[in-house]
Amino acid sequence: MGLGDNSASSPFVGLERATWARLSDELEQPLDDADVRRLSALGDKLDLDEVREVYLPLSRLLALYVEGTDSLHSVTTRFLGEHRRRTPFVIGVAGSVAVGKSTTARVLQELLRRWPGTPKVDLITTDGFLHPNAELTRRGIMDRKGFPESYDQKALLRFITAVKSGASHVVAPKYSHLTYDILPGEQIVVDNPDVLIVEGLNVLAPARPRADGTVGLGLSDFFDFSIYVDARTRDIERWYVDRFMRLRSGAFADPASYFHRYSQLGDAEAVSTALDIWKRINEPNLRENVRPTRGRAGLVLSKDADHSIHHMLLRKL
Ligand SMILES: Nc1ncnc2c1ncn2[C@@H]1O[C@H](COP(=O)(O)OP(=O)(O)O)[C@@H](O)[C@H]1O
Ligand SMILES: CC(C)(COP(=O)(O)O)[C@@H](O)C(=O)NCCC(=O)O
Repeated sequence: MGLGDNSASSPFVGLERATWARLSDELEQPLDDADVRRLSALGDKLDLDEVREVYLPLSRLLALYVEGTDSLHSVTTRFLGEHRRRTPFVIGVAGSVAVGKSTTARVLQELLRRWPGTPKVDLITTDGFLHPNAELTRRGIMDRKGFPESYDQKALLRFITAVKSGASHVVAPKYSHLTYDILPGEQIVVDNPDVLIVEGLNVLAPARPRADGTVGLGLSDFFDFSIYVDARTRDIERWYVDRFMRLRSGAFADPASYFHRYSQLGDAEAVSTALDIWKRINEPNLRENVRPTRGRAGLVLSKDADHSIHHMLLRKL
């Protein structure tokens, strides 16, 4: 599906990277090489140019959107005659497994923290709301991890409702890529930040219809802004396989890793194992559930084969 580009009939404004970069070329680069190394996830390409040309303008736009929301909040409280803090500005970051969402989310968190209006920026990933492996096994959907039915949607909705009600000390469960399961008893606390980034495959999915056909609220109904990280499927597949190969000699080598058995595989077997997981689980999920939500985003960031972002689509307001 094309989303259109700069035509009167498209709901998006399309910008090439160079044009986008000029939108804040007077701003100073706030990060250094060490920050970039710390923020980029395994296999993702991130460099100082990418931060300056792509993420810095984006952080400015988001800081302006937060200011706009502050103004709306002020007029609303004045209208209601009450004094209440603004609820956290929630940004959803969606996209395929292995597309690099976590790098995008972490860079934005770091940059937004440096804007005066948003010093406190929290980040959560939706994997914490996956059903534990025991429950996925009981339901016979262990090979559907990441599909909408693998999440505890009610808990996710309760979480975001509490955050957007202005509640303090809202807790989210934690997932471990090492054990490939929910970490029992561990949680992340979200305590009224200025901004909350919610990163996950399916964060833009609309609510699923109930048995009686009615449709309630979905996670994305609570977003103030959302970003879809996009790339060609064949590039993401390659990134997935490359990452699997690196994990084989890294994280998988830990005997506690769920994938420890894969650390013993030879190169050819490791590639075919990664491709099998990709083809059976992640690629169908991308095709059936994740990419169809792309047009719901406020901003689509499109990546080239080398992971660099080359094009942006910003929703018209
Ligand atoms: N099996 C694994 N073991 C350790 N880390 C992993 C594993 N799978 C993914 N990761 C890490 O988890 C993070 C999220 O990965 P993923 O859900 O594929 O999203 P994305 O690549 O879009 O950030 C990445 O930092 C990735 O490197
Ligand atoms: C944990 C994930 C579902 C991602 O969850 P998210 O935080 O995007 O909700 C994904 O990284 C994953 O493990 N998928 C299962 C198939 C695989 O092992 O690649």
